[in-house]
Amino acid sequence: MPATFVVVPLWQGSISSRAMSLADGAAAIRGDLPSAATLTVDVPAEAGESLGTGIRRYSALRRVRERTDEMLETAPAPAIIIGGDCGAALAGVAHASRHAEGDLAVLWLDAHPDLNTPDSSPSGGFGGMTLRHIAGEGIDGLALSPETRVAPERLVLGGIRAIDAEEHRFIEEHGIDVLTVDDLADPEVVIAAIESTGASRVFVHIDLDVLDPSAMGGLSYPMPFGVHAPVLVDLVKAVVARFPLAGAAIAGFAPSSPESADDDLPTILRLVGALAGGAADRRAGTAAVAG
Ligand SMILES: NC(=[NH2+])NCCC[C@H](N)C(=O)O
Repeated sequence: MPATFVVVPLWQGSISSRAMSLADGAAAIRGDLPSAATLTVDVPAEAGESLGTGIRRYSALRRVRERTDEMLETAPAPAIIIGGDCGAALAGVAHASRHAEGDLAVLWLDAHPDLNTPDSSPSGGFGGMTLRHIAGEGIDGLALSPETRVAPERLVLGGIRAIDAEEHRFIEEHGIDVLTVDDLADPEVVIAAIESTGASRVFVHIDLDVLDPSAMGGLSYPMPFGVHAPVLVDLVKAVVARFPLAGAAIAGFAPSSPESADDDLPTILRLVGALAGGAADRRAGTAAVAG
């Protein structure tokens, strides 16, 4: 049985001038997914209001969260979320956590930790606060509930290259493992970090800006010295061979034009295949082999 894909063309969590190209990116990926296994969340066209939360476009983000929750309610695990901005991962982690009954680690592969609070955020963009809300801190309607939140000690960050002051403080306070781009080349290092959380299942989040900008043109926050695409594909294969995949998200695809989307899609589809292949192998009852 193939994985279920849930396309969330969310852009309201990004404050980039290219935010709306995140919706185009989601649509471009969707065009290559098996339609019978793919659901799409209806994202409102309007930007939305912060309503005093400190999160720009909060009202739209909350509506999309609710719609994604509804769509996931009857979906089997694992669901693979296709963003959109990183905020699209939120409902996916809640769904995975519910199915895993809390026995869940989150591997956050991203150039940014996304651990800001509404107070500490330099931008007000929810994308940069997503993981903090997954840990259960933040604004009502977005922060995960006590039943589904993932404790900071169960977060493993990888490929991070731009950390804000409050994010640094939170990482230090909780002793969160932050793996470098070089670490990601050795799947055993990553697997050991996930094992040390004590959880037996994993949610894999990939913000495409974890990749080196030479590997991907359609990024709204290109950040030098990232991971190379074949290394990331091999890592994902190894991780899903070791841990049952509870869910996943791919976020941050912001192509500047349909033509440039075509250049990046093969890489994105290899990552989708690495995630979905692990899910399918598990369901068939065979242990997937990394490689
Ligand atoms: N998922 C993202 N787009 N992260 C970018 C975050 C940038 C910056 N740290 C912020 O909070 O605004």
